[in-house]
Amino acid sequence: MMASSYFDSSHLLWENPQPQFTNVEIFRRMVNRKRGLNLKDYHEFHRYSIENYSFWEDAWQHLRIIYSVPPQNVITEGSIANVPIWFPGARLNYAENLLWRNDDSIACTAGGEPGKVAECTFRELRLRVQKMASAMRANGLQIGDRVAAVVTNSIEAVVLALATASIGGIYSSTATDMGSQGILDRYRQIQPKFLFSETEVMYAGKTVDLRDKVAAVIKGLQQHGLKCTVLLPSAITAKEIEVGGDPNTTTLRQFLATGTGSELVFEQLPFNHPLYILYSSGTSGPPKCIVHSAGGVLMQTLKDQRMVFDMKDSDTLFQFTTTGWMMWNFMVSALASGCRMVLYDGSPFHPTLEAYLKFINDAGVTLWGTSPRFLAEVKGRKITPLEIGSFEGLRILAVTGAVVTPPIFEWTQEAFGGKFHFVSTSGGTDICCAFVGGVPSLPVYVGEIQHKALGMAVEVFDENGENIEHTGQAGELVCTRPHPSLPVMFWGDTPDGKKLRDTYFNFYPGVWRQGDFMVVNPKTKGIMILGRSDGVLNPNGVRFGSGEIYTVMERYNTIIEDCICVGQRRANIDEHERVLLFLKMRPGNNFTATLENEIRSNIRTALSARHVPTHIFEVEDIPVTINGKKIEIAVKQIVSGSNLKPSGTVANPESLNLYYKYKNIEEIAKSHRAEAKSKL
Ligand SMILES: CC(=O)CC(=O)O
Repeated sequence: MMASSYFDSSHLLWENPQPQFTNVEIFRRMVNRKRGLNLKDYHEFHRYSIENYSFWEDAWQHLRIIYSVPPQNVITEGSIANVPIWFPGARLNYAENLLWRNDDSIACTAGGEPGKVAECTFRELRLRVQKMASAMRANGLQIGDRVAAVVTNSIEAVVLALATASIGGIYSSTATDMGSQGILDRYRQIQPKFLFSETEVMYAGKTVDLRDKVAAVIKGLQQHGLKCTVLLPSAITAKEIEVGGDPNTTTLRQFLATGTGSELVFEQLPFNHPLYILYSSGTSGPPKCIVHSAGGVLMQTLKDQRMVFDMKDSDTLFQFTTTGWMMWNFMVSALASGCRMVLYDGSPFHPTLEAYLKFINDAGVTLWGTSPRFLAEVKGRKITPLEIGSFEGLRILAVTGAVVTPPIFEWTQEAFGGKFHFVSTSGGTDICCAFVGGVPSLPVYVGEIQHKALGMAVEVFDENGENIEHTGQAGELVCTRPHPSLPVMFWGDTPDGKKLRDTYFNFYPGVWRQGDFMVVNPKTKGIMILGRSDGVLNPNGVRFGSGEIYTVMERYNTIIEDCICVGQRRANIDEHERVLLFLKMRPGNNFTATLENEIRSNIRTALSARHVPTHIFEVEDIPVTINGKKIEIAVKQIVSGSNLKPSGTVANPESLNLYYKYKNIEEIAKSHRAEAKSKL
């Protein structure tokens, strides 16, 4: 696709009336003073940040990292593919950086489907972490031991993560809706010493009994190093619930009673010491266990929160996430800014979407993180947020996790009152931060992520490894220089880190390939992420992202609930790839030949004749991950003739079965045409 087609007209959405007061501008001026530089704007600041490792020293100072031993240096020699050591010699603790605030302001508000359920001050949070850490130590947790959790997004989950981090353990969590197989696929690999699990939760108004699942997980981990399981009381009634079959299982109350009341000690550890294990989506293979360092997560999440979200200690952050998505780990760092967090567990649609929006408004949220899918749903249901609340305090509305289409930019800005900064970011589990995102001091243009994040040497490569960014053509998102939150390793990898290198550095030797398809506007430097690059559509040699089709489909979102667009190319059958578009209609709406023709015509006009899908079909369901991401790769493989065993990451695994019949596309298309004719 030619450059002009992506960015025909850059349409201004929002501009900061006082950019000079943003954290990012204050940081830029500090660097200018300290280094005797004259970096005039964000563009120059970004260039400095990727050309000089001293930027990270500046960030260390500006972010006020708490440490006991200062680093000798910023980074050891080494290429990006050899996972260099950041800040050698430094000693610090992640939890200490988050728990410095010890007063009676509210640190966490936990809400759920019944509304506000619990609150906890900074002082209380620290006390709870102290008690938990004391019990963990009493039960033998040591530096480097893994603590696994199957937990809701609750204050207890924050306590568990911080208590583990205070000791130097490695924390890993999954959401309670993950199946036992999915949990075991992850936790068997990392061999946790302790398992913490919910026993009963609420979702969509229903009580979910987790006892069988917990029993299966305990059984599956017994041969894999598990020493002790701690059962959390019911998240609904707070009653203790038993799960039989294992003598090493205890209740939270009993576990905490084993603590000695010892002081909260923050083990002083190297910057690269592991903090979290996160997982690749594992939709087409076993999930990879991505180990992130305490220092890397701390610096990168703080940098993004302060520079992108412009976070201050007076802010209230609400990030909609489960404990199984990296946005949960990202969110927790907000405590380091002295910020209040609103933790929500449950369905945003129960009892009603309106009640959920009212909860956000009433909680006084100033920084709200959600998904484009959620906003599309509010729009599709024709809900008017300003009739529910004024959203007056909202300063930032940030979205991530999927392609954000221009209509969503425009609708959101207007629907929530127009004053806030709409931030679209993209990064991933692999780095636990953003590659590209918002810049509060720069204007926002419709459909564009504003810029590359500070310190992130993001470029756009073609298939031959040439940088094609200046051409305005789409290509692979790559990162050419190290940054502090590169994974320190994959758990269980060979000692030379082969699996990690093969995953990120094989395609372009020595360069990180993220697997996203992106394009940069040469005029504004704004960015569009067009979808996953392994899902790139390539009919007749024209490469484009599914996100471009989704943008056109956005205009139908009051009648079409969701859609998925994939390429099909069957081995030994098809010479070229064809594009298939699957639609899930909203209840009460029919997929007719007229609608199909209209969609084709709109795609042709908005994009080009070559973008028009070869076939459009109605399906009953669209496969998504537990984190709500469309699973294009699995559908692409299925319609191209592969058999897939759905992993525990797929929220609706049975939906994948709906796509096998499209291997026989000729027959399906014939009957589809006959059906359409009969409806005319
Ligand atoms: C920051 C992100 O981009 C989150 C994600 O990968 O889902």
